[in-house]
Amino acid sequence: MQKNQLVKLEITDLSYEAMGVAHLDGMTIFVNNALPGEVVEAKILKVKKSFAFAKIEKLIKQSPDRVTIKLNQWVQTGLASLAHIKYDKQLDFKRQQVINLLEKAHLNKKVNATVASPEETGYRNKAQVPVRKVKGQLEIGFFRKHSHDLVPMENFFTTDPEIDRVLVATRDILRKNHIPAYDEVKNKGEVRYLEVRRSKANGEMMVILVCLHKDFPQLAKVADEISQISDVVSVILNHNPKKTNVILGKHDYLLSGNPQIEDKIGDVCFKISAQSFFQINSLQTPRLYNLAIEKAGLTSDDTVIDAYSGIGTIGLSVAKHVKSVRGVEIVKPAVQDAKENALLNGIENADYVCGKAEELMPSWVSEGMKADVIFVDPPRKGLTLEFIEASVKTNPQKIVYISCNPATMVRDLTMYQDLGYDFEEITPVDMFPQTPHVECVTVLEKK
Ligand SMILES: C[S@@+](CC[C@H](N)C(=O)[O-])C[C@H]1O[C@@H](n2cnc3c(N)ncnc32)[C@H](O)[C@@H]1O
Repeated sequence: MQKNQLVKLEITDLSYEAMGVAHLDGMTIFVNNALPGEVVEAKILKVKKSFAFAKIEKLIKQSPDRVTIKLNQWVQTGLASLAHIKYDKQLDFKRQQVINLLEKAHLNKKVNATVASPEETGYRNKAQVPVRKVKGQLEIGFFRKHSHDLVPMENFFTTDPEIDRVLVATRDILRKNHIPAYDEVKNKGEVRYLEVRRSKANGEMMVILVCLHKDFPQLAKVADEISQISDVVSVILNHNPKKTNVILGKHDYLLSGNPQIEDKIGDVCFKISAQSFFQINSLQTPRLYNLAIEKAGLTSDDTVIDAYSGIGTIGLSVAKHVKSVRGVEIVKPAVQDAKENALLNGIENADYVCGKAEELMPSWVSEGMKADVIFVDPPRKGLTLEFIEASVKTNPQKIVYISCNPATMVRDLTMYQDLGYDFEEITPVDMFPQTPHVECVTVLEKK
């Protein structure tokens, strides 16, 4: 098999990154944008030892699950790499990802149907888009898959259309004031990324300019013009001076308006700062938490630990169902937000502490704390062995695991099984329609 060779392929499966999978001459071939059941003429792009990548040249037989999309860029860039598949099939795909992972780990457990999102498009309450110069002009868009080539875009499809409006208006203000886009090769220019957050509850928006320098000529004028875009209540500069792929720098500077916006999950209000983690699908999040609360069978006598608590979203949603909640979170401003959010909602039975969950939980036990339930909601890399051991020593009856990465979740569940906890079922919840990302909830119980 060689680069640029044309081959006829029958697509038999979909990879976890949503690429069509075919087999030819003992090789596995990943075909961008192809669906199971399709027959394609494909051009080989890259050949490795046992696998290759290809792109469709001609669709010979089309899958009945394919839908026509307005912009090919949504799939090409990875912004929405499932957008060409019917929504109910996307839900099946996500459930199948979890089944495949359990099978690989030799675990015979039930996987429920994926809970559909109330909004299939325009659901994101936050956009973070790169700013680059393309054909002599400052553009916003998304990087082509596995590259840093910016594909200019104005319609981000999965993002709230109101956010798209503000992104485009901000881009036009930057263009009008001749602000240079960031050049990552030379590590020069000014604006690297635009981030916009929108409260679903009251429509308020925060604009964050991620910049190479913390000041530049025209900054005050630009901030003033952005603050006049309708519904923008907060303009912030995030300073990221490093040559890095990490989007945000450490320091934020308020240029205009408020340092936070306020949103709601169910009936609980949250103040959100520029760098705070906040679930991006505002309407689906309360469903995720209610499901977790229901599956955990919480009672009014329960003492709950909200490990990885962020700005308190899970703990404060759970507080009214239980005796008390103690949250632990490593990021100090997030802990401050969580405390403020408890006050904002008049919640008196939840307190928040800054530190590493795996270090603080054992010290609470030695002080006499008896936790009935631990909620964990870790980042994509999942839990550490240290955390798993500390949570088992805390000796809760139940551990509710909310995960945004089923691969690390299944790995962690097997470790819990070795330490005396087991689970019956996993429920995938679609927090990220049109993308291959899968969120899951499961409850581990002491055997
Ligand atoms: C996926 S977020 C979940 C936040 C929150 N539960 C929510 O839904 O909004 C994971 C959080 O874990 C925090 N974190 C990461 N490692 C931690 C650790 N060892 N101990 C405590 N918190 C940690 C991160 O800062 C982040 O806020």
